[in-house]
Amino acid sequence: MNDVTETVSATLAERAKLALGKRNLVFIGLMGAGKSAIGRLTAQALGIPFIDSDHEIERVSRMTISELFAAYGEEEFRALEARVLKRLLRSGPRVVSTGGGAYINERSRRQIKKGGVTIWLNADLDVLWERVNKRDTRPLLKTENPKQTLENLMRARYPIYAEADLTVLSRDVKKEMIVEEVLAAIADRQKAQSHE
Ligand SMILES: Nc1ncnc2c1ncn2[C@@H]1O[C@H](COP(=O)(O)OP(=O)(O)OP(=O)(O)O)[C@@H](O)[C@H]1O
Ligand SMILES: O=C(O)C1=C[C@@H](O)[C@@H](O)[C@H](O)C1
Ligand SMILES: [Mg+2]
Repeated sequence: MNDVTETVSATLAERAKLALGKRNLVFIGLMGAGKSAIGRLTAQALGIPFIDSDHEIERVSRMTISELFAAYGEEEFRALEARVLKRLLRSGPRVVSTGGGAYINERSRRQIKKGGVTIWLNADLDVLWERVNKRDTRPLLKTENPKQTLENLMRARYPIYAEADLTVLSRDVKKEMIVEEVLAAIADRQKAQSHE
């Protein structure tokens, strides 16, 4: 793939960077929404560090997410996730992509809201399913009917993700286009706030 800085408007990226200031930009949303992929490209465009909380959890525990779920269960995983997020959000600006369930956990949600500007990558079931059914690394989808599980998670979680400061619709268009929409949402929010 091309370097995102060659394809995304530099002026837009500058405006978004200014609007963000020292705050973190935190991606939230369901598995497959593109938090890791779009988060990484957005950080590149903004010229600030990128961190993915799932990767950080795997690095510090020296276990995969699946191994952590199997060995300690979801509750322990959420506690570890909350501790890692607290540390990652301590200083900014950074782009932090969270695991799909982080914002659903009350403790993590509080930290995320305090720690930065939140952006929800909203996506419909078919888009998510197309993306997640290619890999079986997501423990919550190891069920008899994973598509139905995904739909149930959408129903339960979307009202909570909707509390995000910003929302962008993740769909099957070029990733750079989603990045542009993310940057525009950040820059326009600043504009809207300065007119309040
Ligand atoms: N706009 C897009 N077009 C095509 N593919 C995309 C797009 N956005 C993301 N993808 C792909 O979809 C897959 C899932 O994306 P990604 O891993 O970033 O999701 P995620 O939200 O981080 O999921 P998880 O919560 O499981 O970590 C990846 O293979 C990614 O490259
Ligand atoms: O949606 C979820 O609850 C999860 C999503 C992944 O990112 C991982 O954090 C883990 O598989 C749990
Ligand atoms: Mg991810």
